[in-house]
Amino acid sequence: MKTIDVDGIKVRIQIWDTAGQERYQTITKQYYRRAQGIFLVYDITSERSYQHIMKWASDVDEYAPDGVQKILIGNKADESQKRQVGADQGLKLAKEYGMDFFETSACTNINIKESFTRLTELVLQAHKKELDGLRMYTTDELSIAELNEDDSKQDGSENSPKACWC
Ligand SMILES: Nc1nc2c(ncn2[C@@H]2O[C@H](COP(=O)(O)OP(=O)(O)OP(=O)(O)O)[C@@H](O)[C@H]2O)c(=O)[nH]1
Repeated sequence: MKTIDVDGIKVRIQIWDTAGQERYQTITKQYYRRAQGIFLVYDITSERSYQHIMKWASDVDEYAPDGVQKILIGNKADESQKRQVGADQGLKLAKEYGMDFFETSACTNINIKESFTRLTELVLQAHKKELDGLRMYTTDELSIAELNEDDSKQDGSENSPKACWC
């Protein structure tokens, strides 16, 4: 659990770091189901890890809920002397998937706060749309209920049952 500040709002987020190894995949996929935001992380010093992103992305498509927010991360930005994956490659892949992209370093804290804040923002935005939609729906329902009530009063008898089928 971690609390972060997004535009002055305190948001409590629960973070799961899933295992990358193949033998844990069955368990890992179970975490996707309840995720609202996902970082797809590769290591900029490993071309192989970059190539693996396609597999992660297709697993996420298959197992994560619709509307899950995703960000592509190229980690170990502090190890640029060992770099095998260019920032342009990361950006290109992120564009293909319609994701934001950050190069980060968990060791030197480069872009860690920024990427968590961005993912939280995206999740909040996605849910705001849902909530707004729900609010509109509820308002429509209420107006219909009010109209029905007014209809029933039109016969002038306040005490008569509101729905009478006989
Ligand atoms: N230089 C550098 N090393 C890092 C960074 N992030 C992680 N490491 C190192 O990379 C190694 C693997 O880190 P993990 O956090 O275990 O990586 P992981 O992807 O969670 O590994 P799995 O759970 O096996 O998938 C460790 O030795 C870390 O210290 C980083 O930003 N920079």
